[in-house]
Amino acid sequence: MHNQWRRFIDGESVESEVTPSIYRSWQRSLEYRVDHTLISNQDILSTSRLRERREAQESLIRAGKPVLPYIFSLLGNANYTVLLGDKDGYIIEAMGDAPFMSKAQKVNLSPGASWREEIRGTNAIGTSLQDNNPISVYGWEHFIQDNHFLACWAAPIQNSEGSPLGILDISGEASQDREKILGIAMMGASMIQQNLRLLELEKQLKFYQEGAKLASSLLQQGFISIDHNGIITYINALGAALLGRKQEDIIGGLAGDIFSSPKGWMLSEHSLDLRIKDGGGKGISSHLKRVVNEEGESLGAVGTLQITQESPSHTQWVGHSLPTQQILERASKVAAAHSSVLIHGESGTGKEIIARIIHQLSPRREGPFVALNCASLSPTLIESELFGYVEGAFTGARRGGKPGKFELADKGSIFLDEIGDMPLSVQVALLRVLQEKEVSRIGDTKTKKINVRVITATHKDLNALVEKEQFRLDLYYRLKVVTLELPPLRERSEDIKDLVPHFIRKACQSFGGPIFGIDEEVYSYLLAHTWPGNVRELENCIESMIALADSPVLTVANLPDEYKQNLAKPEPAAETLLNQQAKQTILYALTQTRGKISPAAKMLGIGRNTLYRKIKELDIKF
Ligand SMILES: Nc1ncnc2c1ncn2[C@@H]1O[C@H](COP(=O)(O)OP(=O)(O)OP(=O)(O)O)[C@@H](O)[C@H]1O
Repeated sequence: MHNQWRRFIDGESVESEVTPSIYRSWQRSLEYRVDHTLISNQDILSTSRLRERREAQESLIRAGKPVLPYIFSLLGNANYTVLLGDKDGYIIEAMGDAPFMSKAQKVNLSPGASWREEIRGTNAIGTSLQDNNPISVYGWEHFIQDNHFLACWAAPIQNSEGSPLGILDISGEASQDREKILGIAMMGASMIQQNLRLLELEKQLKFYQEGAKLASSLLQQGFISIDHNGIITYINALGAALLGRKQEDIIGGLAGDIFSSPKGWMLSEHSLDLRIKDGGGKGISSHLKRVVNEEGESLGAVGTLQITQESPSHTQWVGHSLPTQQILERASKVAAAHSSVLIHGESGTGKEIIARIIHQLSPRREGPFVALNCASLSPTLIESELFGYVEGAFTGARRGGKPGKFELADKGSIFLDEIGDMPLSVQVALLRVLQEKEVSRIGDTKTKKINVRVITATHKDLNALVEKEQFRLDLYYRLKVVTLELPPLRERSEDIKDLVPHFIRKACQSFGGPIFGIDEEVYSYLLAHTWPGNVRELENCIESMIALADSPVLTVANLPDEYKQNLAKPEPAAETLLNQQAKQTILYALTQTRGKISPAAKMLGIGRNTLYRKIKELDIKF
């Protein structure tokens, strides 16, 4: 049996009787001065050095470890050990039949030992790595005599250039299926190679994904990416804020739920502008570019989200609440008639906007809309503003005279704000104009016919003023032919959710900077406030937050102090038994999936977003 090996050791020529690769290896073993009578204890790593080597080969272990049991099962789970070695021939993983493994350990065929040819002479691991080829080494083909009880098969694990990265070895007792087992070793090595490539791709993908996230977080614009199935794979914080939703609620959702043309992002154009569905962020548009592979196949789309560049108009009434709907309905009815309108509401509730809307909706929309605030003006000034004057009417009168607001508003509407502050003397003159439908400038004897609709507004109780004789009853009746009551903002706080993004846009556009987003949490504070200054106060609050903010997303930290006091943070709910159980179940799923959300959600039979929400709600740390 040992003839050829014995004869080689004795110095005879046996070249023609031995496989060439084995013969070459025997010769190398002689050159390395390997002692064929001795099991070497050289190059065996201590536990800590083995740990270091394993850490350095983390990818190889991740790729190889799952393959070992599979290979072992193909061998019928008997009398074999399956070994994973690194490119230096060190065994870093082993699994197999326990009795055989303990026999193998006696010759150091176990983790920590290097099986390089230089130390152990001809053997499957060392020789396969040396030749960079699969090989089987049977019994006396091993250079060291004590290894002659072994039959080994090994195949190198190579990188894409074909250089060895490691080795897969099967060792056992001699088998009839010499070729078949070598085939299994080769298959194992190729499975590990594929796993390594997948890990590499995963790393690259992670790099691109994380890189894109990082890049998009540096953008002063919303950023969104959508895969070829129409699933939103990412949206940056600003993008989510523009849509008024949370990042985690959007990611994983359907693009069709956000864009107004559900399949628009799939069209063949290279880039396209899409509008966002109403309710998902009003006045926001998206500019998307298709991402294609080398074959021109669509992989998805990436793009930006931004505020549609149209300046907020003075007659845009923002809000969706029921009271708002009722106001607008009434305003449109009122608009059709010619009657005078009296708008009543606390300061800052939007009385002027409603007046403008009434004008816009009326048949006079082509005519002028002229406004005058009566509160801050002296009686003489109000009079000259309202009725105008001729040259020389009083000291300081302009040369050529000046037309009054009534004249200017001819064929249109005049809006008299704070009518409750109008001095009694002017009230008389106003009443005359309303009755006679003509004005004469101060200092003039001529009159001029005018056709003007009068819209007035006040935050005061005119009835009470009439009783106190500070307001003329006859004028009051003339003005309040139709009345419109604007409820304070606290009675329609639902509008806040619409007004805030509107004011953000308005302020950002007037500052000429990027459009800001807002953290959802801010709303809980805004909704808890009673807004004595109504919409104007809200507008000022947002404007000051933007002016002082140093990042483009407004957070609670940016809120002026007076708005922070209203909301006492809710006490954390006592942990119920039910919550504890839910927490444990979720934690279990997360440990099973090594913290991966999607598979954990699948395991629990719930959606990704629900799982995210639960993790947050139950404060699960993993
Ligand atoms: N529904 C609304 N949508 C958009 N902006 C609004 C709305 N309501 C009020 N505003 C804004 O709030 C501010 C105050 O509104 P407005 O001047 O119309 O209130 P007002 O009731 O006339 O106030 P005051 O009684 O103090 O004159 C304005 O800048 C206006 O643009």
